[in-house]
Amino acid sequence: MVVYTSADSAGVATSVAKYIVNAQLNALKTKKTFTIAVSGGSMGKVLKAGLIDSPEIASQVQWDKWNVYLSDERLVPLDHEDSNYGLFISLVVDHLKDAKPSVHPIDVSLLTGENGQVDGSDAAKDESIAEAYAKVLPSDGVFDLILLGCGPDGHTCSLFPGHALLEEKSRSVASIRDSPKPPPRRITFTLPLLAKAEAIAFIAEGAGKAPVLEEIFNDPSSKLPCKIVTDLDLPVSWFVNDAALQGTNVISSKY
Ligand SMILES: O=C(O)[C@H](O)[C@@H](O)[C@H](O)[C@H](O)COP(=O)(O)O
Repeated sequence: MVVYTSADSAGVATSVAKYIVNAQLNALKTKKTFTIAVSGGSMGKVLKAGLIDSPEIASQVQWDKWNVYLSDERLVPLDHEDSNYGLFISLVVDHLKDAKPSVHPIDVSLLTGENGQVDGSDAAKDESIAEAYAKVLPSDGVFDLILLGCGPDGHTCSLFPGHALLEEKSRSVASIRDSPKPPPRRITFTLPLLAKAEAIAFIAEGAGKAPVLEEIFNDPSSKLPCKIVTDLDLPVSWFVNDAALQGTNVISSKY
């Protein structure tokens, strides 16, 4: 695990963008596409600032070779304000003038019921959306890069502290119907899928993240989802701003 810190949000966006471009160039040495997963929250804003707004970096991004997936998604229509797909399209893709990435949404034809959401009484329908998403992932399940956020409670993807989904051993994508953070019904990448990635990078900013980062980085006994993912046997990087490290004694470097 490596922690890269920057003074402010602009610095984090530049650092993570350089890291992503490097991962893209490495992947494209041996393959025709770059396979990446993104998350919701503030990530879209960071990606736009780093990969689109900086001309020097923007010129190196080969968007038409990107295959983009969502590491977790809310079970809502794609134009719903809670949709992570919708967020990525509006914050990133809509700002691209020329080449666009292939972005893979959930199969919304499987959404039924009021407001296009699945019938809350039918767990099998939620799981069928997860199964369908697993089928459109790269056939070997290997991502070149998975970008993750970190909730103040230590959740990542839609894997929440103490949740039974942390014990999942076989499914790549699973449904969750009791997310403690709304909306309750979602699908999420699981630990077995995350464990196959070539690399994982977390982005976490702000003083509100300092207590949870202190636990993740300094408490070997922590069972938080972000800590479990950080300890996976693959290159895991954290991109944070100085505020998020306040009060922690983490050794960090500049990317
Ligand atoms: O579905 C969710 O609950 C959010 O998308 C969530 O997983 C997010 O990634 C983290 O809470 C970090 O969010 P920030 O980066 O905005 O702090």
